[in-house]
Amino acid sequence: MRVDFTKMHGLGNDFVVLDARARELPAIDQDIARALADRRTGIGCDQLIVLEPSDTADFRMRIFNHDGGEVGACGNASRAVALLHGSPADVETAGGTIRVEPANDGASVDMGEPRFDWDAIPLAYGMDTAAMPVGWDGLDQPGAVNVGNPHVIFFVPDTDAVPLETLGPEIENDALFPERVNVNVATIESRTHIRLRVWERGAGLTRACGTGACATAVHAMRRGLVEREVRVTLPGGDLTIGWGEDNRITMTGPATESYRGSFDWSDFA
Ligand SMILES: N[C@@H](CCC[C@H](N)C(=O)O)C(=O)O
Repeated sequence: MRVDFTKMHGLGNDFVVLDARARELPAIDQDIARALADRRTGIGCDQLIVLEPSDTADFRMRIFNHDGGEVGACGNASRAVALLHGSPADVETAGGTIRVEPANDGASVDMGEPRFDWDAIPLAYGMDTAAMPVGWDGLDQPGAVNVGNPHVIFFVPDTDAVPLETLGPEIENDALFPERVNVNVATIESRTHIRLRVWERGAGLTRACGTGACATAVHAMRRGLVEREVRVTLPGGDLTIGWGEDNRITMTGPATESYRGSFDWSDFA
């Protein structure tokens, strides 16, 4: 069976998108997702995105990390999918229903409400998620936020000075995080600007992480360090993140389609 795909990007965070809304695809499992995401032997991407029909929203977006694991949210892919869909839509994800609206070569996304309870992150045991009494090799007192997926956030003087290639996997796999975690290191540049690098669960260092930007901005807002709308600069570019009076997070930024192609399902099954 030949399957069409679209290669898309959100600030250099790249996706292979399969559209199974009109034409059903064989079941996607972790092995196929990992094989398609492989940059040497597959198509290559940080996340595989599968669009399917939904009973509760306009369509459903499934998200598989580079390592094949299925997860609840992907901010950059949400904007890419908005661009592909071409009009405003409610999108069901495993992390909740979000609303996407294409805008100016990208999209604006209502990412829903953040969760701060320790068991909603989830953490292995109870603690204050605004200032956690834990640390790893010089990274101390992080915050944790779930924005459809779990994030831990450290404020540091210089994001480039943090060895995320080694500390990222160590923290991602720490027993404190039973579902593993996305690791964010951020510098508050001003009350309206944050600089951010992210070690993504299941994908490693990426050029940008939309949910990381949302989680980091909301944590900084919760701590009173920034205004309720900020610019977040990642290695791949900038996002604007707002946290409204209605408790909902809005993310705005670019997305692009780079090419379309097709592959034989049997090569990966
Ligand atoms: N790149 C994404 C996040 C993808 C999922 C994440 N790695 C997880 O495991 O939760 C984004 O832009 O948000």
